[in-house]
Amino acid sequence: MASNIHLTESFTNPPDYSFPHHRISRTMRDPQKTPIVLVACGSFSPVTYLHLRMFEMAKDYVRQNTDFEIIGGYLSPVSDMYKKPGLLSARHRVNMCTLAAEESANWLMVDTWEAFQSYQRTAIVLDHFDHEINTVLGGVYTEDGEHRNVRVMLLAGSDLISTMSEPGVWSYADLDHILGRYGTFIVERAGSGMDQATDSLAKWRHNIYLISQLIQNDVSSTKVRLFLRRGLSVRYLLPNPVVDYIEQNGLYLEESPNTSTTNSEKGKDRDSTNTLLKKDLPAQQQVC
Ligand SMILES: Nc1ncnc2c1ncn2[C@@H]1O[C@H](COP(=O)(O)OP(=O)(O)OP(=O)(O)O)[C@@H](O)[C@H]1O
Ligand SMILES: O=C(O)c1ccc[n+]([C@@H]2O[C@H](COP(=O)([O-])O)[C@@H](O)[C@H]2O)c1
Repeated sequence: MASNIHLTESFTNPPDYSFPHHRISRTMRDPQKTPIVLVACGSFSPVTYLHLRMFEMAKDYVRQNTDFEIIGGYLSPVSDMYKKPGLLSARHRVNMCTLAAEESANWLMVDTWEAFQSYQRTAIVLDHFDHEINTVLGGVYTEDGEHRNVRVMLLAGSDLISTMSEPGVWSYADLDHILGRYGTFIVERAGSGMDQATDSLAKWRHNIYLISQLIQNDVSSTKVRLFLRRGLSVRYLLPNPVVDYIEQNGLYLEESPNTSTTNSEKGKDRDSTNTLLKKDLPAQQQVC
């Protein structure tokens, strides 16, 4: 790790917050390995099978190609203050992520720390995880009782990493902190090339792990929202409990009031136009 220093040492928690750690393995299986925790930051509006699949792909990659041992994984939904188009309230996004994590692998958890407060930069979010897992919880242990610090690592799609090369989206200091101190697993995403995503991040290459999609699948939350607005089924694109939750609460039936854009979603969210639906659905299904 580049440095042990956090960007901040004072972490403000939302009201009634407690850090979830019930699914962390506190005892390592292999003492020779480095324990890591995977953190996926994003909107999750709504969470899809592709978000969950990222964790499974990372698990396979880690087992086959690295000396890491995954001791837990987190979905960290972004704050409502992110104000991205299509961003449903944090309460609903957290509930859907919780349903998805519960029915999926037994090592996934949802952290509400960033969701239920003001917008927090990703570098600060990773510091928060490092603080909770290593300072508050005290890290993990080998079977022989030896203590190990856990390395926090960002799990992201190649579209998110591409934004790291776009001027004005991320600060250099934050990139150095995220990629230099922590590191990242990048899952290939259709339409967002891996080389393009990482070319300008070469300085941190040793901490960037690229995971190819062997089965192409380009489900996105944007497409799911468009389907829902047009009364089309999204079953089998999302976990069933999440589909049921969306139906029971009548979510995504109308266009989101969050229409202001942030730098980070440049060219990505096409929710306010019909471009995506026209391009991606057969003509007979275009109900607009
Ligand atoms: N199909 C996918 N393949 C690879 N990574 C993905 C995929 N869908 C989402 N991700 C990654 O998951 C993380 C969270 O994504 P996010 O919540 O923004 O979903 P999204 O589908 O991109 O949302 P939206 O369509 O609203 O922009 C990001 O790192 C994103 O790159
Ligand atoms: O920390 C930053 O400077 C920063 C810049 C751009 C994006 N992010 C994070 O990246 C995630 C982007 O999610 P999304 O839905 O816009 O793909 C979200 O968690 C943001 O907080 C973070």
